[in-house]
Amino acid sequence: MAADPRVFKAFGATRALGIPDEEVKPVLKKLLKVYDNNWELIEEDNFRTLVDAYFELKENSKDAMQHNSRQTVAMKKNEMPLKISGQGTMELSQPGLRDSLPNTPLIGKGKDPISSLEVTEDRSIAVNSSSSEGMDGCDPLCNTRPKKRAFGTQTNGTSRQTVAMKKNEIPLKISGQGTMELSQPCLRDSRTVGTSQLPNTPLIGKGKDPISSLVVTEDRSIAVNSSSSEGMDVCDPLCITRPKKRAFGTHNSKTGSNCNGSDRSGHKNSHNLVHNERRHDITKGAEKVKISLVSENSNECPPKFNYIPHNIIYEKANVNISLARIADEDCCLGCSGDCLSSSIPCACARETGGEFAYTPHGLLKEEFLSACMSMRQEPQERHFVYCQDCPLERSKDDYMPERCKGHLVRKFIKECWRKCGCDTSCGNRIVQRGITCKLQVFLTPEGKGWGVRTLEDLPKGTFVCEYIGEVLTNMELYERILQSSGNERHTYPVTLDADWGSEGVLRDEEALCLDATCHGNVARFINHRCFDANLVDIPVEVETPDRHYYHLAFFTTRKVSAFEELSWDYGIDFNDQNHPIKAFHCCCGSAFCREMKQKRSTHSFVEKDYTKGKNLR
Ligand SMILES: C[S@@+](CC[C@H](N)C(=O)[O-])C[C@H]1O[C@@H](n2cnc3c(N)ncnc32)[C@H](O)[C@@H]1O
Repeated sequence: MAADPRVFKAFGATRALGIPDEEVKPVLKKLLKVYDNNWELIEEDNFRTLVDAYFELKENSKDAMQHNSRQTVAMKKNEMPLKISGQGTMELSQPGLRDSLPNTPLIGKGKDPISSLEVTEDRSIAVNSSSSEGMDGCDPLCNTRPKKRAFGTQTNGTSRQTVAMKKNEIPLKISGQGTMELSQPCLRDSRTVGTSQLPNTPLIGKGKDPISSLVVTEDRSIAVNSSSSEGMDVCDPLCITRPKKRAFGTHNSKTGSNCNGSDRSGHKNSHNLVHNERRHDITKGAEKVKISLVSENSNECPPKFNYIPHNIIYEKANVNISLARIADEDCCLGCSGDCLSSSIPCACARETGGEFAYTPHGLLKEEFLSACMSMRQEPQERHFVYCQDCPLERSKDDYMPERCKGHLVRKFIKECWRKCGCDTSCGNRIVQRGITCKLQVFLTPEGKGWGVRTLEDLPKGTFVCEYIGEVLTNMELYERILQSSGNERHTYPVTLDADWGSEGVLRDEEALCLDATCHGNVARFINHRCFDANLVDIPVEVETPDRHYYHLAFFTTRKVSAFEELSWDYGIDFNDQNHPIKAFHCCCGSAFCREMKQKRSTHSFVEKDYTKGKNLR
């Protein structure tokens, strides 16, 4: 590490604050490990992350020393076993950091103590005694963050120890059934050491825990119990407030949330490590790749949302996924291995004209991509279908719906799936394998709020990510919009209307859309570009041949260089004054920006045609 000039720079920054190099060194080492040697996150804002981490540990260690007399703590050299209420012993240690920071706090090593915590009726917290065995650790920098959290652990009355917790002492999300999810994995672990050392941090997320109400279905979608989103207070997974020492900025309605040195009630908190961890990976481990978030020269936090890697059914959407619905001719039962390597394309290629949409290198084929792009960019009148009874218009006015404005008929990719005989590594299974590109969420300088960029060069036709959100009926979406205060900046509905023309009248529960406002993936940060966007959205059939529900996947329209912002055309009609969601002022910077063009010309029927079939705002 010594030879790296960035280490000297780091020491320079911390020395300026009077911190000795030898105390910084282990913290830096640890951060580099946690951040997979990603210096960008550490260097950001004159090594703020490093300084925060250092002070965090210092502060926690002081607290721990002050209060450890309240616990029965057996001290060994470099190891601090913690005994709670006389029954089990939790082995606590902090490898690495203790060496140079002697007063660092006690953090659980071994099995995640949190997953075995329970909130009892009297709001005390119970620790399952079994949890102390084989714990596998969560250090203050979260490099051994637990893979899975047991949401809604059942109370086991016979084998638990109770640590009395004062009201409002630790951030908790409590579900209706007395289960809980602590929102700050690192800190909550350390806080099991001694409750009296906890600051008066308030409860985060009152009422129902939306997470505990999720139901994973057979397929990759997840159902949310209908009531769970109502009145929920989703614990903001990203906006963790900064430590008290630093008075950073205030609430920014455009980009998200309050990020000053206090929590929402003004109490002191020191969640910056969690903040950094979440910034390190907004997906919370839900994707195969980490997706970092940076805000150079700014202290903004992104809007509240819950990261989900797969779509979730909100309530009424009728998404019927069953093997029985997949006819034998709609899958490739007889295949094996990789369908792409077969000399005769299988049944799954039928949808794309008897040829697979993907190349053996996992890219979208040029011809297919071009066809999708031109249909999006220059749709002909023949590409539109008009419903007899349009669900979109019906949702606006059930009694006197207006005439259908038209829906663009789209080309679909069809991927092999579970009823197919091929391997999971088959080349015709790209979107369902999830994100593999290195992406980053960043604050755009042009005033578009947060955006997404690639950290690596992406060849033309690369699958980047899916647009993930709650699956709503259009009726539900419309009700949501009506019920919203109008101040929410971040609404992200996409209508799944790519196949609306192929059937008769669609029932309300079949006319679906995706809303990523509360639950979504990285795609919720991708900004709009009116012309020449480097991504195109393509419908993908995966688990159901019934195309009321499908996946919407983004592919690169050209080679995209590392650090370029990713964009797609939302299809906004900036001229549409009747749309329930007010259009934003477009800063896409394109020479063919439709908003600019619309301002210049009042005669914009061309643009109206252009935006048919797309209605995200
Ligand atoms: C899908 S979100 C994209 C992420 C968003 N920028 C954020 O900070 O969360 C859509 C919102 O981003 C903003 N946005 C997207 N594209 C924009 C553009 N070209 N110009 C201005 N604002 C844009 C608008 O506020 C819009 O409602």
